[in-house]
Amino acid sequence: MIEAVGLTKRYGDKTAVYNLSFQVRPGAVTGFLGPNGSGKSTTMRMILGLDNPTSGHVTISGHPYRKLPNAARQVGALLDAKAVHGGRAARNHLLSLAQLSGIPARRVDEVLGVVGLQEVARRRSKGFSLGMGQRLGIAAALLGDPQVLLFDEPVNGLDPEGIHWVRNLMKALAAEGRTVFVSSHLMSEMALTADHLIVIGRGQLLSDMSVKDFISANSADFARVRTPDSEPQLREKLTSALTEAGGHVMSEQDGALRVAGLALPRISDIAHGSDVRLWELSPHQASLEEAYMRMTQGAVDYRSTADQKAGLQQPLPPGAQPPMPVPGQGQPGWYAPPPPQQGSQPFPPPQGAPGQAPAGPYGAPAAPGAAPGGPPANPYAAQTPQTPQAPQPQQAPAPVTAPPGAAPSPTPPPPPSAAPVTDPTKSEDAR
Ligand SMILES: Nc1ncnc2c1ncn2[C@@H]1O[C@H](COP(=O)(O)OP(=O)(O)OP(=O)(O)O)[C@@H](O)[C@H]1O
Repeated sequence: MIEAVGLTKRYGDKTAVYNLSFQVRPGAVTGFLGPNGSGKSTTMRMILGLDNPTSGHVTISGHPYRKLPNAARQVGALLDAKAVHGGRAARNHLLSLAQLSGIPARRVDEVLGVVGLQEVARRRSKGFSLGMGQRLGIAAALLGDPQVLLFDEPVNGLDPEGIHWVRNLMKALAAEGRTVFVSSHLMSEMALTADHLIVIGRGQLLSDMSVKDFISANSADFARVRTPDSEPQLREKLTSALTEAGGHVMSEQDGALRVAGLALPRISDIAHGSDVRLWELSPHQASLEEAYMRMTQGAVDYRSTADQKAGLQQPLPPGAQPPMPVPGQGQPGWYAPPPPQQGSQPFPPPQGAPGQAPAGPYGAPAAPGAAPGGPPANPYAAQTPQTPQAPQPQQAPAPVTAPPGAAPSPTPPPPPSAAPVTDPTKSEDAR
């Protein structure tokens, strides 16, 4: 298990990670998500002892990485696939790592087979494609047959077959009881691979829950209802009846209705009571990507100006930052329709995730200045409006009736002798 408690990392004035606490448990693939620059790599580097936290601490199986006995046999990591000596043959690269950690040479050939590089094992890695480099990095991570594995963007550059292979590999490693912590920007891939998600934004914890709960907590479930196309008056009749019953009804482009705030059986009863025939009544839930976008919208630092033109982002006044999302609640009113009001969800969220991060020991970052004796004041607090000014939905369908709810750390020392088997190499400063 990996356990971070109050991790904070500052580079001069820049706070890369702030008061981050979470656990990564064995037997599951835990996805580590966050927008560019949110602090994922910095966190992974602190886990691996390659960067020192400014405050807080992180342990693997109860020990800081540097104090782990025979760390290379216990922890494997892929941080930067390009961090290899390009003039060295792939096999020799792995052999040198194996020798440093007392791993027998036959294991090198084993892992070359696992990642499918046996045919090119004697080729210099500088001629490798991005995907081949990723495979070599994964081979290095697996070398010590470790119980704990960290992968930073492991599918970067892989072809669809390679992505599929990595997905199955991660799942198989977790199924063997290992701890698998993987960062990725590919939401569709994470949805298929991860069991649990840790989401950060601007260095702070935004969410720590299962993929299923994350989607439920950050998306607005709704029902799609279709009345006979040939009888538009039935649609109007149903819209009035549903609205009267407290539902939020929106019109989709194809003529169907999107109904939030009423359970499916209730919609059915109302339709029946109004003598309206239905052609469709189906539950809908957002994808992980939609839920993620909604959750992290306020924590995105780098965004194309084209997003505004495309209506994906409300223009902000010069110098203003979008509001940080509320942990477990995300960004109201963006990308997906706002969630129905509490108590009126059409499809009740899973237990323990009623639109909020679970109340675990490390559920949410401390409110600015709220924790006596806690970490220093939230460096983002000054930039973050207390009351988020939610942008208006841009993508939501048009309402048919009333709108819904009318201290700088020193340069990190070199990795310890029992470095992660992938040789994560350079310090962040040297990049
Ligand atoms: N050595 C360093 N010196 C100064 N700032 C740094 C250093 N390393 C990271 N940062 C800053 O810390 C923040 C977090 O960076 P980090 O690389 O951890 O983010 P990330 O979530 O991994 O980003 P990405 O998804 O783009 O890989 C960024 O603003 C980055 O510029």
